[in-house]
Amino acid sequence: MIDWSAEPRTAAAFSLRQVTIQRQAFTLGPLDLDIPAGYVTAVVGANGSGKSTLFRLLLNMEPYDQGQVELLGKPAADADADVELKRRIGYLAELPHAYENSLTAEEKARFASRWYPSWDWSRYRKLLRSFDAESSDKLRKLSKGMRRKVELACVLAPNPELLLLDEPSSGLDPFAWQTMLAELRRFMEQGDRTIVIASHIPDEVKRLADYILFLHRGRPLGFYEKDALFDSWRTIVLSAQEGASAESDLKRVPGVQGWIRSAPGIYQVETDRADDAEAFLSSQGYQILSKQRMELEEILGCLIRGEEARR
Ligand SMILES: Nc1ncnc2c1ncn2[C@@H]1O[C@H](COP(=O)(O)OP(=O)(O)OP(=O)(O)O)[C@@H](O)[C@H]1O
Repeated sequence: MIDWSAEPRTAAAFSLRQVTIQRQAFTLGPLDLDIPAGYVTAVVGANGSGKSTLFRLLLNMEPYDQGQVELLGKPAADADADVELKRRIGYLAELPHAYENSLTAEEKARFASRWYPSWDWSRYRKLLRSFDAESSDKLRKLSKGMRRKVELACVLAPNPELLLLDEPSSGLDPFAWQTMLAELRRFMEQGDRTIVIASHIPDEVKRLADYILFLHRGRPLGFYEKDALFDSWRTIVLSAQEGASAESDLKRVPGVQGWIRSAPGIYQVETDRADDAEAFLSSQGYQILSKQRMELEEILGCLIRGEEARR
């Protein structure tokens, strides 16, 4: 997990300090986050963990009860008044806006182009073509995936500094999904852009993210550099010699998250400190049979189990 107090500070796309939203049935935070500018951060968590709420609070669509939010170097509380600040941000909501139902894609784009001075019509038309989403129908008549493609073209056309994407691939077919990944990578190639993406799709997170923020029940479970995360979280399969006190040794494995006995004398250990765990097990006389990277959902499952055990 990244300890920001020990890291050299890179510029933050946004920072949260002790931010809390208190609702009757849901609390978000307290959140202390620095989301680095110039990278893709994926926000990962189960349904209802607070991903969409986090996006909405950044845009002042969800009032927060405590704390400070800084967005692109400015206090986010000013964002309502600060039109220029909002124009530097592209936001793709989880669900389409009902008030756009009776617009065509062209009308929606014309509306958005008035808001964003950086709107690029040739870029918009190219995006629509690459998504194969050119249509003169009203948005309510488009399929879910077609409408998502139009929304993606609209959010990318002004080339904003910060893109907040809430489950952007929802409804996309596999071909459109590949196109979306390619377009988002192209967007990041500019070098000074930031994407924060909420996603339930492990492959999407693996392919796009530089950093991963895990949320659970409105609380952060950790903020990780992606490659370091997948390098350090492993399932190690080991064999124990007869008479070894495996069950007490396994509790002492560095970074142990859980373990099971899969066959007589064979154990599987999950750890978030793979190298240290391997060295420990070897030093205790265990034979390492295999090591596997853990999947994103397995890591999230371990983090949630740990958090629930602490509650
Ligand atoms: N309009 C609303 N009124 C009241 N509670 C809400 C509203 N929208 C969301 N919530 C609650 O806020 C919590 C967080 O919801 P949020 O939509 O942020 O989660 P999420 O992580 O984006 O979920 P999902 O993966 O299902 O999209 C949930 O408990 C949800 O019930």
